[in-house]
Amino acid sequence: MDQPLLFNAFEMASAMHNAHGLWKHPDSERHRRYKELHYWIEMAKRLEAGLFDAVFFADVLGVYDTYRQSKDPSIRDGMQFPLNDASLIIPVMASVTTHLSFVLTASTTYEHPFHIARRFSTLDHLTNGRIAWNIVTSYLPNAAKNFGLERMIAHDQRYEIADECLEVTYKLWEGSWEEGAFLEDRETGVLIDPGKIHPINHHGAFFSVEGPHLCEPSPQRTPVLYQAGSSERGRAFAAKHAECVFVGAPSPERLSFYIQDIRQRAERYGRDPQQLKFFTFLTVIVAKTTEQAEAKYEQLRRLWSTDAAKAQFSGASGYDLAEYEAKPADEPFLFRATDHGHYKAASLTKDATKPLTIGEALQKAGTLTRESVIIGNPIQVADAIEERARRSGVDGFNLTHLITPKDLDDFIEYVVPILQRRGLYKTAYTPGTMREKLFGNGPRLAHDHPAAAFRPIGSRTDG
Ligand SMILES: Cc1cc2nc3c(=O)[nH]c(=O)nc-3n(C[C@H](O)[C@H](O)[C@H](O)COP(=O)(O)O)c2cc1C
Repeated sequence: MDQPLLFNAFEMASAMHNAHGLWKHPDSERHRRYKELHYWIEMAKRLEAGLFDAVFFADVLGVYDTYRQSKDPSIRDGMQFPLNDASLIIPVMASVTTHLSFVLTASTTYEHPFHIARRFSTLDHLTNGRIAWNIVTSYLPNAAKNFGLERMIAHDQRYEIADECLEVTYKLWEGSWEEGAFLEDRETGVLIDPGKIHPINHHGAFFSVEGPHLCEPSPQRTPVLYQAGSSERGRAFAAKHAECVFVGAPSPERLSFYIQDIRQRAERYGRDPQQLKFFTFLTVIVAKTTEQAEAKYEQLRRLWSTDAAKAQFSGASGYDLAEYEAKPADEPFLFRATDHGHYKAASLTKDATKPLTIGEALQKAGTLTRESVIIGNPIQVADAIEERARRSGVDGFNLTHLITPKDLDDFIEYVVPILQRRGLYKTAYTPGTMREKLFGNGPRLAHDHPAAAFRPIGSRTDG
C-alpha cells in the first residue's frame, strides 16, 4: 500500500449503533449522552486528535420492524432508535475542529433534491468544505409509511429515482450559479449579478424543479459523494456517481471482486477508475494483552442482544428471521431478492465463503461472531488490519466502536501509533477541503464525473 489507509468513525445520532445490547456495559456512555451537545463536541475533538479522516453518520427514517413483524425488538435495545438528526450536530462538531470531515446520510427516496441541495451547500459553507453525502435509497418499510406510502417503492425503482435526484442536485450545485456572480459592487449597487444566476428548469419523471439554487457556491459545490450498493443496480449507481464506495462482504477476496467490478463499471462511464476510493467495515476489540482482549470479547458476547442483531439483519435484508427460526436448521439458507437492501442477505448467501444452513445463518446474524471482529493486542490488531487491506485492496475503513467512547480511545491509544509507524495511518492532516484531502486534485468534482456536464459551458474542466 503506497499511502496511509483512511479511517472514518462509523456513527449514528442514536442511542445505540451496531453494538446490539451493549448499552448494558458499565462503560457505555452513548445510550444516555447521545442527546447532549457536549457529548458530540467531545467526540469531535477526540476524533480530530486521533487524526480520523471523518465521522460517518449513518441514518434511517424509520424503525426496524421486520423481525417478528414488530418494532419491539429494536425499541427494547435502542437499536438505531431513538435517533436524532445528525445534520444539526455537524456544524457544532465543525466549530471545534479544523480538519475532521463529516459524512451525512440523506435519502433520495424520501427527501426532495431541492432540500438536499440546500442542506449540503449550507453544511459545505459552515464546515469550510468538509462535508460528504452518503447517498441512500432507504430500505425500511416503516420509513415508507412515515412518508405516506403503503409499502416501499421497489428496490430498482428507488435507484431510478436516485439517479434523477442526483441529476437535479448536480444542476443546482454545478450549473445554477456561475463563478463570480457575487459582485458586492458599491459603485453599480449590485451585490449579486443576476446574469450569472440561472434557473435549472428540470422536468423529469420524478421531479420538476425550476431553480435557481438558493445557495451561493460553497467550497466544494458538490459534497463528496459516498454510496454503498452491492446489488447489480446498486453497483451501477455507485460506478456512475460515487467518489467513495462502501463494500460489505465476509471475505477480503469477495471485497476485492466488488472493488474491481465497480472500478470497471466506472471506467465504462468514462471515469478514471482509480479516482474511486473503497471502504469496508472494521470492528476492533483491542487491549494491552491478548488475554485482556479475549476477556473483553467474552464480556461483550455475554451482553450482546441476539434480538436486536436479528432485528437489524431482518430490516436491512427483508428476511424476517423469525420465519427461519421455525424452519429445519439444516435446510440451506438461500438468497432471494427483496425490496430491502441486498448486501446483508448477500453476505450470508452468495458472498459467503461456503453455503450456509439456516442454523448457521441464524447464528451468524444473531451473535457477535469472531469473524466479524478483530480481537487482540495492539500488534495483532495492526497486523490483521494491514492484511485485510492488502488482500482486499480497500482504501479505508468505517470503524465501528462497540463501547462508546472507550473503544475509540483504545483504538487511538493502542493501534494508531503502530499503524503510523508502518506508514498505514497519517501522522498529520493535509490542508484543504475533504475532497482535496481524499484525492489531492482541488476542491471540485473531477471533470470526468457526470456532474461536470451540468457546469456552465466555459467551466466544465474545473476540478
Ligand atoms: C457501510 C454502509 C453504510 C450504510 N449506511 C446506510 C445508512 O445510513 N442508511 C441507509 O438507509 N442505508 C445504509 N446502507 C445501506 C445501503 O444504502 C444500501 O441500501 C445497501 O448497501 C444495499 O444496497 P443494494 O441493495 O444495492 O445491495 C449502508 C450500507 C453500508 C455497507
